[in-house]
Amino acid sequence: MKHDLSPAVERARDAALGAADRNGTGVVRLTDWLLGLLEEDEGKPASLLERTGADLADVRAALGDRGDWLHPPAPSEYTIYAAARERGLVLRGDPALTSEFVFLALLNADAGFRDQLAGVGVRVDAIEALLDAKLYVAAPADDAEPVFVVPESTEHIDAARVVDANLNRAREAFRVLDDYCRFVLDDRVLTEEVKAMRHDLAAASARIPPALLLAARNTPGDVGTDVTAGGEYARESPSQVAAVNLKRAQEALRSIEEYGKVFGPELGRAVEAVRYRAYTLERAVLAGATARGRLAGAKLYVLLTGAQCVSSLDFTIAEAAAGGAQVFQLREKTMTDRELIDRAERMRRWTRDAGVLYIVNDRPDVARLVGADGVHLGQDDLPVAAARRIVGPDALIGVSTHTPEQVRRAVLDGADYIGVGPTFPSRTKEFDHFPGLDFVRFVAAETSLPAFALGGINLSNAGQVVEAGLTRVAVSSAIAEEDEPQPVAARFRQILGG
Ligand SMILES: Cc1ncc(COP(=O)(O)OP(=O)(O)O)c(N)n1
Ligand SMILES: Cc1nc(C(=O)O)sc1CCOP(=O)(O)O
Ligand SMILES: [Mg+2]
Repeated sequence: MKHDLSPAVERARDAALGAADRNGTGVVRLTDWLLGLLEEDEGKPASLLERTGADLADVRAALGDRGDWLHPPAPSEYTIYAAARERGLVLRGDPALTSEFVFLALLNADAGFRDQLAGVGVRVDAIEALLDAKLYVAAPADDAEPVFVVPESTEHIDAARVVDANLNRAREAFRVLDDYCRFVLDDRVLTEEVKAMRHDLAAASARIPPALLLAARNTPGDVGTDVTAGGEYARESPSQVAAVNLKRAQEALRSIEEYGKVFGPELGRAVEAVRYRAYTLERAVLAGATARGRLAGAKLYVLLTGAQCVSSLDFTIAEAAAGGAQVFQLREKTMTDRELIDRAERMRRWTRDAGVLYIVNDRPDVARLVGADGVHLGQDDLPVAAARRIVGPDALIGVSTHTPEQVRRAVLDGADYIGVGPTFPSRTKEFDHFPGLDFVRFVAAETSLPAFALGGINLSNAGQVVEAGLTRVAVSSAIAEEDEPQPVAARFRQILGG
């Protein structure tokens, strides 16, 4: 039967028959065929090997010299061509007898021989994936447009290799961050965010056919995988591990974003969104760590409005601090700016003398002008990022929260602590809605950020807050309206666990 062979296949067959003649056995071996197909550096089989990461010289040497290898006889020409046509039809819809499909048929002809070839870097699955035209038309993911249609392009293989390597880096970094948020911080909001980012990255990268990523993978051949930077094995603390991996994730995402553009604009855009979230996560994780440190022992936080205090403000601060209050907020809602800055400056001195933290309510500008330790923001006040630009990186920023979504937002916005309330009806401020102790329970389970329950908390009900899971409270009337704030503050501290 006459086969319609391409010229390259004809040359390879003649070379194989010639080799069989020369070795005197007359038996054509798989090795003879393969060497015939790999004769030309520019040929398609040679190019397939190189593009899937094999070293052409190594493969040729192994086929020619390896005395310890089995060199099984090749199947009959009829069998080889039938297998090649079948592969061509399945992968390309074309039964033409071309060199790449004959090459594939020979690589698959004997399982033991195939294993030997794997030992010198020949990856038959990857070669098959490269020849599979279907893989180059990515299935539209959800709402995304089809990504790219390209039969064989070295550029896409190169870009896929970079994307694949960086997807692995990003996935590994996210895994480390997941462990940090879950086990070190014990923070569900952050853990969920890391999980969501991993998921969104996977969805974005699904725009590149997985088989193409696999085909492009060449770990042993990747330059630099065995190079270790000096500091690679030195980590001082879990938070440093997290910091390093946040950077690693951001760098990997940036690389995926840039090289992903080779496959169309969609992938780049989707990965860019994940990268921005990685910056937000970094701020939340790292700022949270600093805040947790500064507020570690802070249990009792006192909100003070001059007009509400039965004694003078300076007396109330000194007494409450002596009783164990550790954070004081200036909360004046009706003063002119002149009056406010004057009071804020004096309160800076009193709180410094008492050795306690000092927060200004509502006004980052005033907090900065008087050198306060931080500012407290409500849901209608400036957003965290804007306030941060005013108060600087070291100031504490607190955020009022009344719903689970506000807690999640505050954590991811980089708040340093949250107010959680209102818990009970308050003499200081009127509310029509009380998230109450259920919300306290939710916050206690959900975030590791310092969280102060507030709203109508007094010595009689503070124990319920502790039972619900929070051991920090913020109070106003319970201290401001007392003639003797010191013993009250001390009793609060006892209830809150010292
Ligand atoms: C610690 C703390 N938590 C919550 C608040 C309330 O802030 P906000 O909702 O902005 O209301 P005002 O206090 O500004 O009336 C707070 N001040 N402190
Ligand atoms: C100002 C304020 N904000 C709250 C909130 O839940 O956001 S509760 C509250 C009043 C806190 O004062 P007292 O301890 O006297 O109830
Ligand atoms: Mg406010």
